[in-house]
Amino acid sequence: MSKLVGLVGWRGMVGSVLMDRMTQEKDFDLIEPLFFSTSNAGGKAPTQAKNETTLQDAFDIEQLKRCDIILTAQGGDYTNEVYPKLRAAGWNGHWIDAASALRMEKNAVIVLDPVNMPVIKNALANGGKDWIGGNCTVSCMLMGVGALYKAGLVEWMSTQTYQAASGGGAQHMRELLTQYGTLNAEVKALLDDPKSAILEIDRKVIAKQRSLSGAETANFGVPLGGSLIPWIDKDLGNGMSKEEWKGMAETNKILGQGEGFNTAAVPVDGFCVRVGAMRCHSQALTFKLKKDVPVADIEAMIAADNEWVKVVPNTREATLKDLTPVAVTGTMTIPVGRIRKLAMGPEYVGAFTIGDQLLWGAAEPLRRMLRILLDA
Ligand SMILES: NC(=O)C1=CN([C@@H]2O[C@H](COP(=O)(O)OP(=O)(O)OC[C@H]3O[C@@H](n4cnc5c(N)ncnc54)[C@H](OP(=O)(O)O)[C@@H]3O)[C@@H](O)[C@H]2O)C=CC1
Ligand SMILES: N[C@@H](CC(=O)OP(=O)(O)O)C(=O)O
Repeated sequence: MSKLVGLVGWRGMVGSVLMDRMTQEKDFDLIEPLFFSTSNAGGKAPTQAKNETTLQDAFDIEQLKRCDIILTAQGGDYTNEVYPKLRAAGWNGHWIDAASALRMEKNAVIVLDPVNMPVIKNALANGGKDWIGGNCTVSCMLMGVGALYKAGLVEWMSTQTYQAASGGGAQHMRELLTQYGTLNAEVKALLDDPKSAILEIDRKVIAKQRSLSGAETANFGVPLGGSLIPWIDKDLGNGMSKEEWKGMAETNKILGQGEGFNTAAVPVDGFCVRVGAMRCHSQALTFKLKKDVPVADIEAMIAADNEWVKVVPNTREATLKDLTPVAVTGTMTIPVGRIRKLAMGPEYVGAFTIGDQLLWGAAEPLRRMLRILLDA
């Protein structure tokens, strides 16, 4: 008999990408889905529903308890409210979650199976039940350069990120586009006149950016269109943003090393920056390797690691064609390019990688974890 899989958060942005991927991969053929809602219990479930076509109340513990597996992309507040009650009520099913709330819990595994299948298998064998998607930036990075970690080659890594508006949610994407529109409208007449002075355009743009209304910057707090914001997530009070903290904590937890594991953590640090891209997170990486490895060998290792990673030759032409958010958006491909030795010495290697943060950064690892559980 098919497993009863509860789906929560399926109509949100991450949830919609997840539903699309599950439909494409025919996951619904393998399960009996039970759709939940926090706002429309009793409403009509989406077309993927089979026998149970009415939306259930996502806060109803008795309904949730019926599920063998619950897959949620509803967010951390929902997880914090419902998960403890559900476990306290004796539910022993599998919980798959896009939110960060449970990620660093001792019994939770951060799932990214092309990178950490052994960690997942080991947890499954030991009765693991909590499977949490990783931070989008970390997951996309490891899909690209996980090979170097698996080979034990990384002494440390520094990452400088260029994170898309989508990481903040749907409203942030709208806000970015609204700002671009406002700025364009402000100088449209001057732009249409090829003889107009660029410094006049620039003056008007910065004046407009500085005078945007509170409503036009409600989500990011300051203008992002035509600017950037070098702080993502909470202020940890030690000079670090929470997004930057996740880089080291989650990379090592995904790989099964560091605290609670037998192998030492690899230092990962750098700056996380919000830029005006829509839904792809990009990262410039600096590695200190434990030894001098030829670039060709590094490229070969990365290329052979999984079926989605693609090494982009380190040329201007290939970079412009394949190594931009515009090229990557909506695809499962994780390009890694700009791979070269750095001036600091032969063990220092640079690379640049991009991933669609709603696919490999959010929905896909969860979808694949569901398949792993169905196959187990
Ligand atoms: N955005 C991102 O990049 C990432 C997000 N995540 C995690 O996933 C969680 C969900 O994120 P995200 O998908 O961006 O959140 P959304 O705000 O898009 O969706 C969350 C929920 O909001 C409710 N909702 C209210 N109004 C609408 C509407 N007009 N359209 C769609 N849904 C609506 C829905 O619940 P209901 O149907 O019950 O009313 C929906 O499930 C995050 O909180 C985070 O924990 C993880 C990785 C990346
Ligand atoms: N913080 C990420 C998005 C996200 O949801 O991250 P997390 O899953 O770690 O909370 C960003 O803003 O780009």
